[in-house]
Amino acid sequence: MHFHILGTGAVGCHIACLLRLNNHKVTLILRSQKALHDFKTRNQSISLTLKGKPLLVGGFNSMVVHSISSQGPLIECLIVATKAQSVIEAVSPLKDRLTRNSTVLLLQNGMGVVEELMDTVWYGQSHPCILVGVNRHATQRISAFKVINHFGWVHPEGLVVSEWRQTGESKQGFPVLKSLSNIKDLQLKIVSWENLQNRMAKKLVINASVNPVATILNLSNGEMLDGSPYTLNLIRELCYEAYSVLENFLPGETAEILFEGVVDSLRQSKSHYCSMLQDIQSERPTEVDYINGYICRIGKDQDKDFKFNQAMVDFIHAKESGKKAVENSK
Ligand SMILES: NC(=O)C1=CN([C@@H]2O[C@H](COP(=O)(O)OP(=O)(O)OC[C@H]3O[C@@H](n4cnc5c(N)ncnc54)[C@H](OP(=O)(O)O)[C@@H]3O)[C@@H](O)[C@H]2O)C=CC1
Ligand SMILES: CC(C)(CO)C(=O)C(=O)O
Repeated sequence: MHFHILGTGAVGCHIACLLRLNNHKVTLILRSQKALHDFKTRNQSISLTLKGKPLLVGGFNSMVVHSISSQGPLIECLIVATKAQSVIEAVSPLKDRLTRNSTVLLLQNGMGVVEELMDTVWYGQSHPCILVGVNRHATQRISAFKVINHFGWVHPEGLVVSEWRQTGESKQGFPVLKSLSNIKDLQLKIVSWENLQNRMAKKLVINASVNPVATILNLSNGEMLDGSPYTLNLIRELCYEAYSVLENFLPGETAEILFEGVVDSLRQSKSHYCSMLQDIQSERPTEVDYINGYICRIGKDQDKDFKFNQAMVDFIHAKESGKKAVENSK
């Protein structure tokens, strides 16, 4: 099968390598001419550390997103591995190459991405088969086209996927799902849309509770766990508020059980600096609007309290613009 990968950071490079190692044809869709130049100077190869072993994976095709002509051949399967806030901008130029016979797999953290994409790009029109995944593979980008996969290949549910709004089995997405399930290191699990939403909501509660607090305090997950009780109090408030807003997606859960899950995830990732903090440190925009921001939007619709999550959205945006504001005032 021919896969196109849009977004060649940590997740995109990891999945591109696994596909090549399993003999699929893979085309990387790069963001800029500079990225294409960098990729060519590395002989179009990606360095992936998998299970502690360094690998150099080659044999990719590559192209730049804005040079893609609408007249080219159809894209069979597009894997979207950009950050949540870049999905629409990145997918839109490819629309004419994606028909109802194509499959698109979205791998973003947070919630609301698929709805925003469908409302903006394919509103009221025939659209490709849309698959959505919850990705548990923790991958770190060391530099361009050099990534380390820290975790995921032994997890029985490394990548959990469902077809968007599909109640039964995905028929149209079947060939893609079959190819992905043959990749042992991916640990694919296929679930119903309802089940996937439940998993996304649980992950969202963890990210909404942990990420902004770690980012504001500039702490690793372990430093938060073993640090001041005030930090854990704040994390608990965020978790309880997130649960009260997302309750409909979380049948059978309680706020206390979810909080234990949050603490557990801190314990499992003690040396990890969360993705939001890494984005701020690298001066990239964060995904806060799809994490705490999503909780605020649902909270508003349901007339529920969301003040802690709103405060986190405001803090993180203030941090994102902080450097620019100081530079502009000079
Ligand atoms: N890393 C991880 O372990 C996990 C990440 N996730 C989620 O997966 C998603 C991707 O994360 P991650 O790989 O870490 O992010 P990265 O920032 O490492 O990669 C994003 C990539 O998208 C590219 N990009 C941005 N805008 C465009 C555009 N308009 N057109 C084409 N390419 C574009 C970026 O280009 P450039 O190189 O120029 O920045 C970059 O290569 C996020 O939603 C994240 O939350 C989920 C689970 C685990
Ligand atoms: C590890 C975890 C759950 C929180 O830090 C995460 O998903 C992230 O860094 O975004």
